[in-house]
Amino acid sequence: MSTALVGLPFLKGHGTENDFVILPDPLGDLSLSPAVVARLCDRRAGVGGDGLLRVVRCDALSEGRALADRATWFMDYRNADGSVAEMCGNGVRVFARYLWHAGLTDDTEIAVGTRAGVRTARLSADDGVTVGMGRAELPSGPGATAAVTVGERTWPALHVDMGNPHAVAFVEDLGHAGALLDAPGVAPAAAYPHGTNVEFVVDRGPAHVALRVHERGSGETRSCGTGACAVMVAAARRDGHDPVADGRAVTYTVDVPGGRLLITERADGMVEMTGPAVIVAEGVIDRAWLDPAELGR
Ligand SMILES: N[C@@H](CCC[C@H](N)C(=O)O)C(=O)O
Repeated sequence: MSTALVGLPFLKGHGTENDFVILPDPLGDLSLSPAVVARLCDRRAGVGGDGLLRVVRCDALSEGRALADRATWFMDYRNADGSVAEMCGNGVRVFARYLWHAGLTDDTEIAVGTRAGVRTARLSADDGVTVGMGRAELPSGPGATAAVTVGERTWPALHVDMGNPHAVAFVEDLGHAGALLDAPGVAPAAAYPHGTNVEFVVDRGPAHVALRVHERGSGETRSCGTGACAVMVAAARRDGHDPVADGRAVTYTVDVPGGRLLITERADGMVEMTGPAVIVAEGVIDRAWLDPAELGR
């Protein structure tokens, strides 16, 4: 039976419980409005997810074309509210796992195009995936630090860019961030003209931290891969490590509510993240609920 008759194929996957709706769209036929993405990510009335990964060929998308000589596939990432983001670290691991699962590659080292550039994922025999996340940028000057507020409490935060923006605040107790139902206040707003993800961090031991995160466009989630990398770099600098200056890599364990990530900043400044990526289910979206014609198909 043709796809047009039965509806829209999708999969569901997660990485440390950061979960995604995966929409295969190799030729870039789908036109995804923010409202449709939000419907798909809705946990009660839709499939449910912290975000959506559209799987599209780099050469089929204007945003991907410049990367097509280095990557075949582009991760078109959307937050649960339908907004577009530059990068998603857990998403890249799940995306690479999907390409393998679907037989779209037989290579265990997979280049993935993203809005933040090409990221390379290495699959291991278990569900682990290691991703080269690029270099962390720590802006200097007025945008370097911010203040993050939840309720009555305010903490200083470090601005770390991992292709997408992060405000990293070290706190005494992760519970102090409260229920995190709303986005934390971040000041000055000019430090983050496009909004930001906010991480709250505590120490667990030497080179071992734990975080909670409020994601731009998705709310509190069980994990954020780019956020964990931003936290690792902020913690390393706080602890006096600068791998490029020291000529020595440093590795941290970063616990998230949904599991554990291992993050290394290498002597060349590149950040590598290792964690699980799991394909959970696959199915077809009923055309009575969402007609592929609503997506231009
Ligand atoms: N969960 C992601 C980050 C997704 C994008 C983020 N919400 C943003 O708007 O920048 C990750 O694992 O990195």
